[in-house]
Amino acid sequence: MGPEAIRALRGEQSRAAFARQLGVTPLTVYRWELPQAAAQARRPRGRVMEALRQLAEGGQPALPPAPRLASHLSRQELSREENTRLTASLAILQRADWRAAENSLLEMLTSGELRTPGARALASVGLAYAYRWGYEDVRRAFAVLLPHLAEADAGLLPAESVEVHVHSMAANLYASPDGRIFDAGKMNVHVARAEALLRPHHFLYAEVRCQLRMAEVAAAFYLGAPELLARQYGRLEEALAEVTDPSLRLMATHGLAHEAAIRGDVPLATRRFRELAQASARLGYGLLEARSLAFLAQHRLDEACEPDEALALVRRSRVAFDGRLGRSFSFIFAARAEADALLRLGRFAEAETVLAEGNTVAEELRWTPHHLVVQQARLLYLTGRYAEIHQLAHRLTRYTGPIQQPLTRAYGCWVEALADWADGHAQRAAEGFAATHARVLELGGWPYLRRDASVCEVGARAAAGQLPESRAALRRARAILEQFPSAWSTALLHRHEGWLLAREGHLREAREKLEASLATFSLAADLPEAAVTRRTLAAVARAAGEPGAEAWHQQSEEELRRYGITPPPDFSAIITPVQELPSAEAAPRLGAESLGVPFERLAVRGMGATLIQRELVAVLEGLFPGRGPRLEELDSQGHATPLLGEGGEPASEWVEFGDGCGRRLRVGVAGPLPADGRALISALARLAGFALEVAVLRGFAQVEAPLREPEAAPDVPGFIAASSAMRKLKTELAGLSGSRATVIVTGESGSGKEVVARALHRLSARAARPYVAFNCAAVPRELFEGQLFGYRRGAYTGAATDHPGVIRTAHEGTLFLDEIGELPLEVQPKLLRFLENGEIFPLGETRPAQVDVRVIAATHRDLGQLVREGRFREDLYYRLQVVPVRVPPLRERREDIIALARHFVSQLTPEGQEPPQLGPDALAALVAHPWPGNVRELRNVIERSLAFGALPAVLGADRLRITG
Ligand SMILES: Nc1ncnc2c1ncn2[C@@H]1O[C@H](COP(=O)(O)OP(=O)(O)OP(=O)(O)O)[C@@H](O)[C@H]1O
Repeated sequence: MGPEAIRALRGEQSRAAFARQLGVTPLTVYRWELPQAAAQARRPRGRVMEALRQLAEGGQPALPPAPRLASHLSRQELSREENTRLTASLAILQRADWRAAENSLLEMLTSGELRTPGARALASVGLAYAYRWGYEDVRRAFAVLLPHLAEADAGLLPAESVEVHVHSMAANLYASPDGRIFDAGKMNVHVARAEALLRPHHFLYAEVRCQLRMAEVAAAFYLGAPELLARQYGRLEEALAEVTDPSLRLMATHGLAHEAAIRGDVPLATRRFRELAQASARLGYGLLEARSLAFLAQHRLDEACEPDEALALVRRSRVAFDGRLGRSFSFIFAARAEADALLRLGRFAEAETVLAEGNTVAEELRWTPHHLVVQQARLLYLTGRYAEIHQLAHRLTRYTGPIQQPLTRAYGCWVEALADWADGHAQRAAEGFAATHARVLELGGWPYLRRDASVCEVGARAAAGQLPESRAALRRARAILEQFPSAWSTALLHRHEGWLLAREGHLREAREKLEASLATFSLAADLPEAAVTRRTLAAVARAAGEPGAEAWHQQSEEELRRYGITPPPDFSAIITPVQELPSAEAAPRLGAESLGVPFERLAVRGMGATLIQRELVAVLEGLFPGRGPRLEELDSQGHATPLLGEGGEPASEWVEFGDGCGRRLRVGVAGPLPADGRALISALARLAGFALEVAVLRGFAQVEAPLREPEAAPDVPGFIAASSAMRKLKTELAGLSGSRATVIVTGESGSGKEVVARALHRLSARAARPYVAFNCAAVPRELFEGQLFGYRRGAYTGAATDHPGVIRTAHEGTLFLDEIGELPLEVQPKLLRFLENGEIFPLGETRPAQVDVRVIAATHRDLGQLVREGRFREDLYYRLQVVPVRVPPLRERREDIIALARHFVSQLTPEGQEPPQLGPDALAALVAHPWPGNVRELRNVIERSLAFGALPAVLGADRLRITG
């Protein structure tokens, strides 16, 4: 656009007014109007040119209100070489090869080869992108981008080709999961500015648009605005359809997977996270794989998977990201799933540690505390720390951070109600749960809290004696559960409903509900909740005056204490039976408690629906041999389709049951049956129904390969693993074989940490490369660095020859750092640097050396304690905790004792002699001993017993001479 055209456009307006309209200075307008030959003359370009065109067409220039501090400086476009170099880095970013992209961009920035401000800004945007999306390091990303935001404001950057990216990145950083940076207002401003610059012909048009939608989705989520979120999801989906960049596609799809989760569609969310984990693994996108696995673990728990499966997923999640989940927001979600699984296994102390770590990260990020609150409240409730539940509620209701504040406060209300319930104030609790429900309704969305609050309300109302209100709450809870199914919450509802029925005096029905609850908790391997439910069953039996119920009740309380659970408030004193309990003949007690083996067989965890059906028929065949049990499915008209079992006599006794998910089935057996036969079939059919319900909810209904670790690990010579704990450990080690992740092995002295490290090496892809062990306690402090990192001759007095150092010796193999707790403080940063980027600085050398080594560290000390005492660096501690492996003490895995003893006998018998047998008294003595010195002590005992005199054919207890 030439000077005349500009002057014509300006018309009667002053230059200042015209300039204001376009967001430039009057001086710029003056220069536009100079004849083209004049030295000071400038031509309008980019965004401003677009605005002028709009003015020429009679419209208003749609410019965002951007401050222009120095628009007299030119917006110099990128040179062709710069363009080529930056485009190459972009391709690396798209492949999600973050480390390579980071290296190449940093190199460009530091080498000075990028001469224009625009090129430097674009390289920084690339870096920020890698930090944000590759490592979830929002703060670093922000620091890198910030100077270029100022340049954008000053009008120093080419608008369409660079500024648009700066704004899009800024929008995504302001919409990031860091409460100190998150700012929805600023996010909106940058989205608007980017939109104003974005043109459909832009070379990354679809990608930038998708990134802007991602920022909006994230902001709506962090604000906790479900309706806005639903709208933004729709727009994101639309924008995603145009995108081809593979890593960006995955990021946006991750956002969409949350959409299903937030709506409460757990099966869909599970599927999406599973697919995402697989796709991210294929692309090598570690962070996203890790995040998807962490979320998958949580959703699988909601579907009542085995806690071990969830723990394995969390572990895989950490491995996938090489430990970088360390201080990021994804860590909080991994911690939630892990704590949840540990709680279900009754491992309270470990759950507490995990929750504490998660909370520290949340505080650092000013993240809402509510994501960990359900697990934390459960832990406090089960362990009887009721005063702390009140404190927790207080923390939630006082949360002032920007992330999901109203929802956080609603959680506070729920926790307060739980605290009231724990204190025995049932009515106050009921009101609290109802108030929570009402608040969540007001907020719109958030089905999980709605579900939890309404399920709890049923029990609280029943305990408060408000029976009609409890029934109403029950109807509400059922409706919510139908919409948002969860096997675990269903089990909890069954328990509360059991209370209600007991209070109404329907003791038999109450027991049925409680048994249903017990069956589901058992299937979900939730040991504490199963124990609590057993105690409720006993309490109901006692209140009904059943013979033997008192003893049963006591036993159930003892069981709770064994798990470290404080018996929760017992409201059974208020139960008055109005309905006779059935006599033994009419309906013998054939619940989960008394079915023994058949129950175990039907309740095998992880069994798919088809297998459960087959088991049911097989169990019946075992109980009633030759009676031709069969299974049929009934349609809505009552027509039967045979499923399993045929031939033989026609069945005479049929029992109908449902699978909890709308299907009706029936099992039949040919008569005549023994007196309790029919009751037995009914009880089994009911259990099969629960098992099917859980299988369906778990998503095992269809044949599918669940994400599990391989069942059996290959044998490692010399590594004895007879107990289930050690076999599991070996499987875990095999699962880590392809990974380079640092492993830390903990366990008491002599428990076999070094043996585990060796086994890990032999199972890994590095088995053919060196395995080097280095004991940190055995090297004098002053020689430490040289021994570890190597030195050049003359690097210090006494260094007579070059020394490669143990790290270099282990190149391409494994380095075992024993007694890592003894590592001198001054060496710790150097080891950390090596763990982070594989670089070492040998003493006396001027350049770093790159080494490829997998590190396995071991300690029998509490590293956390050393950190607190300032003797171990916290950053190194976290870097080492990537994959923690605990070797249990021998007393916790007695099945290993005999296998190990036999192994040592044959290993230590001198060559050419026949190894003696271990006599029965020797075996008994070995198994009874507590082994404070663990496997090493056992080995010594065997060695000593073989050392004296001629070898007997049978080694007796007297010869073993176990001391202590
Ligand atoms: N699972 C196992 N199979 C075979 N031998 C074992 C096993 N576990 C331990 N041992 C043997 O027990 C002894 C002690 O094991 P190891 O040195 O690995 O223990 P550690 O936990 O590393 O001890 P420390 O903490 O004192 O270093 C060794 O002789 C080792 O061979």
